[in-house]
Amino acid sequence: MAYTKEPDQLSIKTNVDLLKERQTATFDVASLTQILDGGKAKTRRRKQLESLVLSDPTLNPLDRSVDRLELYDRSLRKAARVYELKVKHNWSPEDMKMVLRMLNDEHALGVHEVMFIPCIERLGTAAQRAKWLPRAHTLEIIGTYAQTELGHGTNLAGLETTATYEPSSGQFILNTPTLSAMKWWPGNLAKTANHALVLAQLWIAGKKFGMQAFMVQLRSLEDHTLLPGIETGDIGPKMGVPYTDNGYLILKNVRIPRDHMLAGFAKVSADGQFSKVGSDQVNYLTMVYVRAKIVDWAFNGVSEAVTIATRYSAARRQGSMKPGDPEVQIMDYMTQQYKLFPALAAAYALFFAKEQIMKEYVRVTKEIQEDSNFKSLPELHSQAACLKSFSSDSSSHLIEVCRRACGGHGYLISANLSTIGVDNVSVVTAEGENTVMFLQTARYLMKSFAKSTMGQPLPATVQYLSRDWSSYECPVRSERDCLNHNVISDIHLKRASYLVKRAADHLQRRLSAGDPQHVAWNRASIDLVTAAVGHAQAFVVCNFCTSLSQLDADTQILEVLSTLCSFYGLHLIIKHSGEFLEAGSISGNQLELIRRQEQALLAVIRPNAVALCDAFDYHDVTLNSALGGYDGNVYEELYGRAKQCVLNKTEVLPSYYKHIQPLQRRLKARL
Ligand SMILES: CCCCCCCCCCCCCCCCCCCCCCCC(=O)SCCNC(=O)CCNC(=O)[C@H](O)C(C)(C)COP(=O)(O)OP(=O)(O)OC[C@H]1O[C@@H](n2cnc3c(N)ncnc32)[C@H](O)[C@@H]1OP(=O)(O)O
Ligand SMILES: Cc1cc2nc3c(=O)[nH]c(=O)nc-3n(C[C@H](O)[C@H](O)[C@H](O)COP(=O)(O)OP(=O)(O)OC[C@H]3O[C@@H](n4cnc5c(N)ncnc54)[C@H](O)[C@@H]3O)c2cc1C
Repeated sequence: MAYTKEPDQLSIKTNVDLLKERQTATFDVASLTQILDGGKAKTRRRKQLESLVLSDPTLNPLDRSVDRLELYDRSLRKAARVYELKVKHNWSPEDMKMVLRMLNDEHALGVHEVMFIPCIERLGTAAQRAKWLPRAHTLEIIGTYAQTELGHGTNLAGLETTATYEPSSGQFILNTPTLSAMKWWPGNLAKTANHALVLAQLWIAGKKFGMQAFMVQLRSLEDHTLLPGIETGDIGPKMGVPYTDNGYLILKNVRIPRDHMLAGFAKVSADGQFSKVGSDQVNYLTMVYVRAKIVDWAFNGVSEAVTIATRYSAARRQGSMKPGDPEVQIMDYMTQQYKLFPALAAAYALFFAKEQIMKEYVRVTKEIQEDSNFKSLPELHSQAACLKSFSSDSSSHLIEVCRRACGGHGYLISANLSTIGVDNVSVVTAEGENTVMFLQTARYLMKSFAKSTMGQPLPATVQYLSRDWSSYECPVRSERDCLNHNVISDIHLKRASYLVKRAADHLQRRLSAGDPQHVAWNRASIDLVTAAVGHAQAFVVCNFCTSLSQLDADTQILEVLSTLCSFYGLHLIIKHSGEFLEAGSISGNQLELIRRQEQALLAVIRPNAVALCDAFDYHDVTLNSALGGYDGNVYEELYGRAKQCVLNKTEVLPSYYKHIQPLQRRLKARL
């Protein structure tokens, strides 16, 4: 059907792809709008009001400014102080990690610390490391990692920024050829950094050699002004992380010397010959590192949120179970425990997951850097990708559950749950959007599955695909059996194995029907993502179990963590029960036993819930929450913080005299 409505928003510059989509509509949009409005007359009236209200400069909803300058200034002041203390006390990288964690909500120099420096460490030569790292550690050079562009973030092959080698001068010339090639998003780029690692397409003599990292000085080291050919700015306010100056960058014929291309794995000789060691993807090593770090940040986010919500749930009393009885702690409600304890268990599961992925990262980078052995890189990439995605998906969901568990007070900024939540949710997108990352893992799983069918050996994380699951029968016969870690692990592995096979079968069905590989991949991609999620969950659960079996701790601690681990594994089974049943991992009767045991464990966890949170040992200043303080004095804290609110500084605010009083007078005069 033709598009009979001509929306007022349509401008001659409307995107052509969007126009085309509108042309495929099969119904009259204006008629549907009238139905939604409640009739033609109401639509007309709404339109009249729209033209009156939305063009009024005072009422313009675009005016939602926050004081970015103040936030930026405050966090930079803190970052500068951290560096001062770092140098004064000679803090190690491990010390810095702890300090950044305790400062939590202020990462003014986060990208410098977490991406710029690690990128030089991983991709630079010994000479480049010696040249830049000492200066970076003392903040003489402050850097950003400038990869994402306005037009492309995920598809790195689509990046448009160019670095063209000129043999006559021995220089690279960097350019932003189009609007969409503008760097867009890099943290610290807008105002803080004086250097950038710019990820650009290398061109030599008219031939493209793929994405490489180039060290580009952006600002004068004397007065911080921008150098010729460089334009930067802030991309504007975001949902969270307001203290970071995520920026844009336009490069116009910026020249840098040949040794400013990070050359640990790829080189350009003076006469313009390109050579490389290992796979093209080795340039992605910094991303793998940050993805592993994100598992750690997800752990931070959930462990902080659950500490706040659990302490609050112990301190808060509301309602009674039986009329006339005293009010109960809200943690007595089973439904409340069912909000808190999955988050508590997930925090511990993610703790062991981040330990494992970081250990693997260190092992594999050592193999790469010391022996030029790239054998383990695909597995590491696959694991970092799915764990980054699973952990950040989980943390953003669970932090929100914790916030809601605190009722109305959870909505206050002073609870600090909203800030933890919005900051944390950034990492579902940053460093590789989660769906895209799950698809990367799925790619590895499909290859591994194919190898398993050919009887080839598989690396540790996918070895379960080689197991013969056809005769597997879940041994659960009683609620007690559900506590066994080997049983729980096998239930998860069997389901993961089924999901991988199901996705592989879907892919094969499409290919057999004549779809080209890329079409088949897209059509099977929902199943592929499901398989990667199942794989990630199985890994996290099995790793939790294995880590406990190797943990050097007393029996009381092992017992408590073991219960938590069983609960975590069972909870995931209940949440995704359809898949476990479909996989034949468990039967309907076994599902019921698992459900009973899962719920029974709430009472077992309950006596240790606060202590398990206390063990994270967050300082009250780090948690910065009126609800989550160690002493549980919630109401005093809420009232104290409210009193400090800027609106409460004056009994009658100037705004009253400015806006209300004169209006009252004007309205009265009209009567
Ligand atoms: C953000 C604020 C965070 C606040 C959090 C608060 C928590 C508080 C806690 C504590 C405090 C700590 C301090 C915090 C300070 C925070 C500041 C720093 C934050 C930085 C955040 C983010 C920065 C960024 O986002 S940088 C940009 C990241 N960009 C991406 O990730 C791009 C995503 N795209 C890709 O990776 C690729 O293009 C991809 C994988 C989608 C596709 O690759 P490609 O186009 O090459 O093609 P394919 O054909 O699909 O693959 C070819 C081949 O390569 C393999 N491969 C792909 N990637 C990799 C890799 N990385 N490593 C190894 N191998 C790889 C792939 O599997 C294929 O292999 P085959 O064998 O051919 O199958
Ligand atoms: C807080 C924050 C900080 C950041 N910091 C930096 C930084 O310091 N440096 C830097 O370079 N960048 C940074 N980024 C950018 C970030 O890396 C990208 O936003 C991210 O990689 C996602 O890319 P995109 O924005 O292009 O999303 P898109 O790729 O456009 O994603 C949009 C949607 O398309 C889907 N999609 C895209 N491709 C595929 C596919 N192949 N298959 C299926 N679905 C697909 C995605 O799943 C998603 O739903 C930051 C981003 C954020 C939010």
